Amino acid sequence: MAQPTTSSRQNTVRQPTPDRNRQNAPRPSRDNGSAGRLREPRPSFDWGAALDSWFSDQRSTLTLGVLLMLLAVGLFIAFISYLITGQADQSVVGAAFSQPLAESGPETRNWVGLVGAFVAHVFVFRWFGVGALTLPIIMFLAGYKLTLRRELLPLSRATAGLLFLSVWSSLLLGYIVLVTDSAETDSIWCGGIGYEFNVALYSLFGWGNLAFIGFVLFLFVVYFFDVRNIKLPSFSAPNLAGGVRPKSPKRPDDTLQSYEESEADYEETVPDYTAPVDFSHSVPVPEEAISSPDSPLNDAHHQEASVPELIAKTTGVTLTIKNRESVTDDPVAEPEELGATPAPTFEPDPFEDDDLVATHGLYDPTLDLPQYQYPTNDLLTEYQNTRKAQVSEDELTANKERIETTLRNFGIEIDSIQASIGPTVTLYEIVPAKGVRISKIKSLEDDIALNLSALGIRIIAPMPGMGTIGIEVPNKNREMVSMRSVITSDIFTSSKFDLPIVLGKTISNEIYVADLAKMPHLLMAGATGQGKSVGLNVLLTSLIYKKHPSQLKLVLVDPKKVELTLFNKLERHFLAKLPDSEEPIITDTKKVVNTLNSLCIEMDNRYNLLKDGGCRNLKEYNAKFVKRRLNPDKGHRFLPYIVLIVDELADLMMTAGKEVEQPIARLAQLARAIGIHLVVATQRPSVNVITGLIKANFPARLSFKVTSKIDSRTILDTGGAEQLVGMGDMLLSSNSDIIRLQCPFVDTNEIEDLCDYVGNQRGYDEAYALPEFIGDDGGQSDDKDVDLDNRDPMFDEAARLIVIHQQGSTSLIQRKLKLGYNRAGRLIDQLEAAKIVGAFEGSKARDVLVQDLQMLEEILKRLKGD
Ligand SMILES: Nc1ncnc2c1ncn2[C@@H]1O[C@H](COP(=O)(O)OP(=O)(O)OP(=O)(O)O)[C@@H](O)[C@H]1O
Repeated sequence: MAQPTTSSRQNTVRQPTPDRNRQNAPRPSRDNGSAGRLREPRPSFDWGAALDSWFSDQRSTLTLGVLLMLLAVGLFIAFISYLITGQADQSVVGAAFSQPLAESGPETRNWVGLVGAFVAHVFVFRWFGVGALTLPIIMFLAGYKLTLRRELLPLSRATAGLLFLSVWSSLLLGYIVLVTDSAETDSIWCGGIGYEFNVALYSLFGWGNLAFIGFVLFLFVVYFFDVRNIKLPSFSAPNLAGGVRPKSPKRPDDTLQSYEESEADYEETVPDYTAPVDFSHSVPVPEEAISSPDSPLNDAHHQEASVPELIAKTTGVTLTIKNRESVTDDPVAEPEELGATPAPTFEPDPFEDDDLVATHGLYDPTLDLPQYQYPTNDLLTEYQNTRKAQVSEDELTANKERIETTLRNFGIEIDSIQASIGPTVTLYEIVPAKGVRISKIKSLEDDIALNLSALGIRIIAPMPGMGTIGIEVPNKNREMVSMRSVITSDIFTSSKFDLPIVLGKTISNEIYVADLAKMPHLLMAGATGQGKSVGLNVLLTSLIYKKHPSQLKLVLVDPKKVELTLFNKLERHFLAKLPDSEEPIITDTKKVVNTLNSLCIEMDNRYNLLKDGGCRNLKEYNAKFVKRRLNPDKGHRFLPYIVLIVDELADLMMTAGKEVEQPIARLAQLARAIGIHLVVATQRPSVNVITGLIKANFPARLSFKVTSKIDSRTILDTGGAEQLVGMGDMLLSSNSDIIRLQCPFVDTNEIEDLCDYVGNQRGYDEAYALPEFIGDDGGQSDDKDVDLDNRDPMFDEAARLIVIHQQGSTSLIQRKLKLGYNRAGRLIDQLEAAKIVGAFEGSKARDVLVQDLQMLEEILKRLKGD
C-alpha cells in the first residue's frame, strides 16, 4: 500500500514556509514535550509582489503609460528645439546654477523652457547629439504599450535598435565634425560622446576611426538581423506587373489573427510579396503553379496570398479588388490558368523560412483579443478575520499530553513531540523512543483517535524521509483559506506552469500549486456537501486568472445542470462546444457522448498536426507555430489547451455507461501530449463509476471527505479520506504520494463577478468549435430538401475552396470564409445536392466529387443557366 507523505513532487511548488524548511522554525520547543509558543516569522515587505500587483492594476499602467507618452512628446519637442536654438541656450544652461532661476527662465529660447533646455543640453549636447531623439521615441513606444496594451513596434527590438542608432550616429557624426574641423558650430549634432571618442582615437588611428565605426555597424547588422536567417535568393524578389496587397496593414503581428479587425480594403498596386497577408483568407495553390523553379509563386511568402492574388501573379492579369468578398465574382478566375490538377500539399514546405519571423515577428496568439484584460484581484472577496488558524496554546498542550498519555498507555514511549499548525489540522510529529516499532503506532490509530475524541485523526507512520510519526488532529477553529489569498500569492502569480491550479494550503501553511498539464488528468471524489463544487470552481478560477482566452478552452459537462451554469458567460472567451449545440455547457447525456467523441476527433486531428509538424507534443508544436515554422494553409494553427471538466461522472455512467467510459479512458490515455486534460468529479467513488479502466488512466486523484473507507480506497487506493473533516479538507494522491490540503474557498458571487468581468469583454464571435461528431442516430440535418435555385451567395466560392483543397469539410468553409457553423452547414448541404461533395460519413470528411476547377466551373455555369 502506498505510504502517505507530505513531501513535494515534481510538478508542484510550495510556498517555502519557515517550519517546513526547518530554518526559522516557528515550532514549539522540544523541551519535555511541552507545548511551545508558535512564533510568526516577522513579515518583511515584499517589493516584488508590490510591484507586480501595482503593474497588474490597469489604473497604474494607464497612468504611467500616458505620463510616458506626454514626457516623450515634451522631450521630443525640447530636443528638436535645442537642435535649432541650442547654441543660444548653452550659456543660459551654464549660468542656470549661478544666477537666480527667475532670470534664467525668461532668457531660455527652448520651446519647453528652462527644463527643456537643460534636459536637452545633457542628452543632445553632452551625450548623443541628434541621436538623442531616439530616447523620446523609445519612451513613447513604452507608454503606448502600457496604455493600450499592444505594441506599435516590438518594444525590446525597437529599443535595442534605437539605442544603437543613437550611439552609432553620435560616433559617425563625431568623426565628420572632427575631420571637417567644425566643432565650434556643429558639435551639437554629434553630442559629446561621439566627438570625444573620435578626438581620443583620431591621433592613434586616423581614418581607422571611420573603419571602426563602419565595423560596428556591420556587427550590429549581423547580429540584430541575424544574418543566418537571410536567404540570399530572396533579395531579388520577382518584379511582376500587377498584383494586390493590403493597404497599410495595422500591425505585422496581426497577419494570422483578425478576429477583431475589420476586413482591410485592397487596392491595386505594385506587388509586395513581403507584405503581411491575412492567412485566414488564403488557400493553397495547385502544385504546378508553385513547383516550377521560375514560377513567381515559388517563394515562401506567396503561399499567403489568396486565390485571385495568385492568379494575378501567375497570369499577369491585374485584379482590382476593393473587398475580398467580391473575389469569386471576378471572371479572371479561369481554371485553365491555374493548371488542372488540384494538389493541396506542398513539398517541401516553403514555410520553413525564418524571414517570416524577421518580417512579422513571432506569432502572438493573444493578439486574437489584444484588448483582453486578465481578471483583477479585487473581483475576489477579501475575507477578514479568517487569516490564521486559531489554535490556542492550551489546545496544543492538551492535545500533546493526550497523545503522550494514550501512547504511554499502550506501552509506547516517545522522545519528543512537536506541532505544526495548519489551516485545518495540526500535525504533531512524534519521535518514538528507541526500539518502538512504527507498525505498532499505526495499528493504534483508532484508539488514539478515540482518546483524542476528535474526528479526522490521520496517522502518518513513518513521515517520509524522517524517522518520525505524524498525527494530524483537526483544529477546533479552522482557518478559511480564501481564494484571493492564494491567487495573489507569489507562488501562484509567478508560476510558470502551463496550467497552474492552486489547490490550497498544506499542513504547514504552504500554498500548493500544481500543474494540471503534468498531472495530466485529475479524478475528484467527495461525498455531497464536502466541497467538490467549490474545488472545481477553484480550479477553474485558477486557470482563468492565469490564461488568455486564446491559450485555453474549457469543455464543461454538468449533468446536474446547476453547478457550472455561471461559466456560461465565458462562452465567447474560454468555452468550447460542438458546432451545432446551442448551450455552451453540456448537460444532456447524449450531447456528452457526442462531445467526448468529438474531443477524440480533436485529439486525432491534433496528433496528425503534430506528426505533420514533426513535433512530439503540444508545447513543441505551438513553439514552432509561434516561430512561424508551420504553415496555416496546411491546417496548422495555434493549439489552445483544452480542459474538459465533468461534474458528476456517476450520473453519466449510470445513463450511458460504456459510451462514456470508453472515450474518457481513451482521452485520458492519449490526450496529454496534445494538450487535452480531463478533470472528472464524482460524488460516488464506487467501482461501477470509477471503473478500473478510468482509474488506471488518472494517476492524480483528489478526494474530499467520503462516507466510507471503501470509497476512500476506491479513489485513493488507501483509507484516510473518510476521516477528513469536510469543508474543503482533502487528500491529493499523485505518484503514490498523499498530501493533505485545505482547499481554498471561492463563493458563487465571486465566480459571478469573475465571469461577468471576463464575459463583458470583447470575445471571439462564437465559442471554440469542436469537430463535428454525429453519433449512430445521425442527429442533424433533419431536412435534407435543398433548393439549389436558392443557393447561398457564397456557394461558388465555397465550391472552389472545397475543390482546390479536395477536402469536403464544413469547418474548412467556416474557417476560410469566416462563416458561422450553420451557414457553412447549409453550404455543404447545397454542395452535396449539387454533387460537388459526397454524402456525410460520420467523423470522416466528405468525398469531393469534382476533381478540378475546370469541371467545377462547368457545373457552376450549368447551375447558373438553370
Ligand atoms: N474550501 C472550503 N472552505 C470552506 N468552506 C467550504 C469549502 N468548500 C466547501 N465549503 C462549504 O461546504 C459547502 C458545500 O460545498 P460544495 O457545494 O462544494 O459541496 P459539494 O461537494 O459540491 O456538494 P454537492 O456534491 O452536493 O454539490 C459550501 O457551501 C461551503 O459552505
